Amino acid sequence: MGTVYDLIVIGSGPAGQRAAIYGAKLGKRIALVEMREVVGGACINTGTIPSKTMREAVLHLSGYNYKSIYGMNYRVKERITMADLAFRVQHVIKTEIDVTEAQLSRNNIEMLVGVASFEDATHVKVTNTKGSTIYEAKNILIATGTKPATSAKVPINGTTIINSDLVLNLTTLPKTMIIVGGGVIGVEYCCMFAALGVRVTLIERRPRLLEFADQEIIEALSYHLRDARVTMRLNEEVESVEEMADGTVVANLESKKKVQADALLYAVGRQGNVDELNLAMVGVDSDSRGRIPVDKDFRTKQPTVFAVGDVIGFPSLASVSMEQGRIAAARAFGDESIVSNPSFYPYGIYTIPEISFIGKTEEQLTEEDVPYEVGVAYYREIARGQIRGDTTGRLKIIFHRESHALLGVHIIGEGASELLHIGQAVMALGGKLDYFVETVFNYPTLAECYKVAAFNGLNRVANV
Ligand SMILES: NC(=O)c1ccc[n+]([C@@H]2O[C@H](COP(=O)([O-])OP(=O)(O)OC[C@H]3O[C@@H](n4cnc5c(N)ncnc54)[C@H](O)[C@@H]3O)[C@@H](O)[C@H]2O)c1
Repeated sequence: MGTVYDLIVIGSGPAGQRAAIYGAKLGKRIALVEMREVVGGACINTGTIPSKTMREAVLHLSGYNYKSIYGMNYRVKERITMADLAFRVQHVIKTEIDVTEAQLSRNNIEMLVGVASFEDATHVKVTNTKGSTIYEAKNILIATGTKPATSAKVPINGTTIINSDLVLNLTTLPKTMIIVGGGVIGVEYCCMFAALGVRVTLIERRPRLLEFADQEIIEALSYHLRDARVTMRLNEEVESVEEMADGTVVANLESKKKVQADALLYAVGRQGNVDELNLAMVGVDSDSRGRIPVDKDFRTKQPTVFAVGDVIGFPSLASVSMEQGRIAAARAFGDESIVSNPSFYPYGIYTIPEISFIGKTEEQLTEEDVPYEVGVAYYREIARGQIRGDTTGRLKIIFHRESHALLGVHIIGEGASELLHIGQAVMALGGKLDYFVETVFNYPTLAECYKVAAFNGLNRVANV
């Protein structure tokens, strides 16, 4: 009889890696199936890592962070090319792959290269150029992630009409660009291209961008987008896209209007990678977006089959996927000790400037009829904000009007995704607004915003 693994993980993105490593730490025999030549999934190879690296390169080369201090023409490089950006991105991808491979190998995880499909609830077939092999496991975890959603009416050609996997395929920086989709991917790339001087038209079918974020923060972001000469077309739906004879691209809107540009990025959501899995063999379904339903322990309706990460849908964040992977591996081996509270999961949106938040928005609290108050600190009131030249950032704390319990923290500005974790820790440990008043922060730091926002909030409560 062949090897019987304790767990076969399908997909080596953040969710799969964490599940495999956690299982290995429990002393289990783990195999990890990956169909790409390298590990890391969309996160390392086409999504999170490349886009955040590109953002950092854009900020540095365009001198974005220093423009207001050293003059509007401040630029590290006069003509920034796609090759400049790709150079840095490829370097970081490679190092991240090396780090991940070393980690998997240190934990004795067996790598199986090929496309996995179910034979039954405990057997997986792995097919590669050499043929197919069937492997047995007591548990199987699906962590296959997602790919950009497509439309028959949008002919992705990889050069002028692209999706987020193909951004670095652009050989030259277009002068004008249409971005379809005002979700996280669309808005993040919109900020990067606009900072490079591209005239971007952002088309979103809903009345506002990033609907799940706090409205005041999104209004502040919209101000930055306008400042970066982005044209926002909200409440407009793109029906089809055409390539023109002169090499430009036209987006045909449902309202019968047309928008023309040199290039178009199609970012209208993502689709679960389930086509190859043969889910029918285990009686597991997926919805129209390829999302697999799971219970609170990430079990599908087949008890030995789990699913985690982007393939199960919202929130589709690498950070959350890692935690889901760890929990699923624990549950597969009967470990109930890990508890994780999604109320304390943070969001980091790498727009320019960054947005980060945790907890409830004002809109949610109003709907839930919770008595809340808000305290705000603007970076311009904080010495570090002035020193760094970010005078538009703001940090907003939402707290319970009577108990002072923290209900949410919402930040837009430089360092938001790091700064948020102070609020997250205080919230998760049950701290209240008063903690920030009583705490001495390094001076000058952006962290001081917490203290200023807390005083601002307390003043409002006192003045009611
Ligand atoms: N920093 C991060 O946390 C991060 C970064 C990138 C991606 N992600 C995740 O990846 C996933 C995919 O991101 P996404 O931005 O592609 O999807 P999304 O679903 O978040 O946004 C797509 C947007 O496109 C709009 N849209 C759809 N069809 C349209 C049309 N025909 N015309 C105009 N607008 C249209 C939708 O209304 C929606 O706002 C999300 O779950 C996101 O959270 C997260």
